[in-house]
Amino acid sequence: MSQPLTLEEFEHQGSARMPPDVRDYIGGGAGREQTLAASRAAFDRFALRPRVLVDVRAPDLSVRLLGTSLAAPIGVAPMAFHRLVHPDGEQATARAAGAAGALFVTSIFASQSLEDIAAAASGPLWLQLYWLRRREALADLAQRAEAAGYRALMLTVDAARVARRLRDVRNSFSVPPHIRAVNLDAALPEIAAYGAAGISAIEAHSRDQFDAAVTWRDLEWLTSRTRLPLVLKGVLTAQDALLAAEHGAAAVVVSNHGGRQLDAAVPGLIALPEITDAVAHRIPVLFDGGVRCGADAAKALALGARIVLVGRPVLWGLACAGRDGAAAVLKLLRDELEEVMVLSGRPKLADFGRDAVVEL
Ligand SMILES: Cc1cc2nc3c(=O)[nH]c(=O)nc-3n(C[C@H](O)[C@H](O)[C@H](O)COP(=O)(O)O)c2cc1C
Ligand SMILES: CCCCC(=O)C(=O)O
Repeated sequence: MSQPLTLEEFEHQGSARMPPDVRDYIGGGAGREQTLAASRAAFDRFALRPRVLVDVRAPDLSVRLLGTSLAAPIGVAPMAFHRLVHPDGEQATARAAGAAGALFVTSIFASQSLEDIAAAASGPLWLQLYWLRRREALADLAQRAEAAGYRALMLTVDAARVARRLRDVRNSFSVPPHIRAVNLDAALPEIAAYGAAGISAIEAHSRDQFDAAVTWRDLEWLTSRTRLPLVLKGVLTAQDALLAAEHGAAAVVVSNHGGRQLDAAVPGLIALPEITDAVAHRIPVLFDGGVRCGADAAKALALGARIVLVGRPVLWGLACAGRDGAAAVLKLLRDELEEVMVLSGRPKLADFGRDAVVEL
């Protein structure tokens, strides 16, 4: 097979290596998958505005975020169970992120321990949390993350429970017993224990174990138990971004969870301008959802994102060739963004403001 030249080619090759139900779990979205499609299509609503006769010999992709330096404004979005696609799991992905100078966000549903991931990683790590009904488990995880050198916590706030994802319902999807959320082992029943014909075990598990009663007032309970900055992932309105800043969030991630939670929710790229207008002068705004090339990343940066996170493409690369495949995906995205910077006469990330794009 030839070396993939685009992230879509990685999708083609990586997905072909996955069992069909895993391919559906990773590739799919919630409900009628309207948000999944609309979030990709939103990138076509913007075009880049190149400047000319600028010295672009030394494009600078480096960025600082919550005290951490990154070689590129790119991160790996938190995703559950990397061992579903490769036995080397999160350790391989974290190594790949480090090689690319990208941030790695470990999911609370990682299939390797957060300490083992930290031992393998060569770059900065954050830990993502869902608010579990057994909230003491969150305080324990925060402590462990701090001790293992993680630099921030990312609380995902768009999932009072996991959405009804029709592909997973049709496949009666469950996580195979040998792949476990090892960081939660002592605290929660296995997802596999919820497996049954005609349902998604992940959805059923979340209905039982996620806390649907959590509100803004509860955030202090978590922030008072950790020294790490708290980032809120899954914000799609200016109102909530302002509330996040008021409640002490260190950053927000504009995200619709890759179209996997509220179907018909607004595409992140459309929500991004109102959110950056509201809070980017106070806290950094991150973006994820549907970034598939350097130009996509550039459009999100132009609309105010400090960095972009990528989800599925990293798992396609991991499925193709483990660490090297995931690293190749991140390098390709980084190199494409570098080319956009050179050819659009915007050699600094600060050159990507609203004037860098036009709405079609
Ligand atoms: C297989 C898979 C698992 C995911 N697991 C998590 C998770 O554990 N926690 C979380 O906050 N988001 C999770 N997400 C959402 C991603 O963090 C991210 O928001 C989304 O994938 C970005 O869109 P993209 O895949 O189009 O790049 C998951 C996404 C996928 C595809
Ligand atoms: C296993 C919990 C859900 C992971 C997730 O957030 C997703 O599949 O999108």
